Amino acid sequence: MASHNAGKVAENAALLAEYGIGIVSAKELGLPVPEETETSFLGNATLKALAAARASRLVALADDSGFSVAALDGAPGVHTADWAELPGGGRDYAAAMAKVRDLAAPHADRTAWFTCALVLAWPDGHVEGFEGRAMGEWVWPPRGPGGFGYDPMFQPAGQALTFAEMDKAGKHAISHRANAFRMLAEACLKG
Ligand SMILES: O=P(O)(O)OP(=O)(O)OP(=O)(O)OC[C@H]1O[C@@H](n2cnc3c(O)ncnc32)[C@H](O)[C@@H]1O
Ligand SMILES: [Mg+2]
Repeated sequence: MASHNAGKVAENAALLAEYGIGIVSAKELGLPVPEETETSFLGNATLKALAAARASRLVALADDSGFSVAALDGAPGVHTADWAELPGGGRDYAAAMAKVRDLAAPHADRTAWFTCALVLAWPDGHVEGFEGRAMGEWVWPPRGPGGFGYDPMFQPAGQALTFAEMDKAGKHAISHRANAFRMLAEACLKG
């Protein structure tokens, strides 16, 4: 699993476990964190998956994801992690969510969504990529102790709870990650 984000690794591990597939994370293997230089989720996921597959000689799954606000033209988007980055290293998601709220609050449109690009890469350079979304609204104040990242400020369409208020199964039933994973499973894991 070509990711250094514990929340993502746990969610993808749970999705893969349904197919009897175990994972070892890039962090556990001591792989470097590649620079995410592409302008799309699929581009960055491809770069991360290929780097891990080539370094580990194993099939690697990368997950590039992010939060988008319609009134901010899709920002923070591929820069979602950067908005949480602290100057001295580490991340502050409470501050990142407050920044999104401050910029978005003047706009009446509360539409927001998560995107997840999943890319499988083989050591020989073959790649397969899939993208999923979860549509909804941003809410303030943030609510819920679960999930990770920006989950407390996202309420999926038609739901009363934020992602952070749902249990794991509730988020998996409708998440951007599970939607992308369903396509990946259909194409690469079944049969
Ligand atoms: O690149 P890797 O090592 O996988 O880990 P990362 O945390 O840097 O991941 P990204 O570059 O893809 O940035 C994604 C950002 O979006 C956030 N994010 C992704 N999926 C999310 C989810 O399901 N719920 C809440 N926040 C999420 C995540 O916390 C990051 O801040
Ligand atoms: Mg990253």
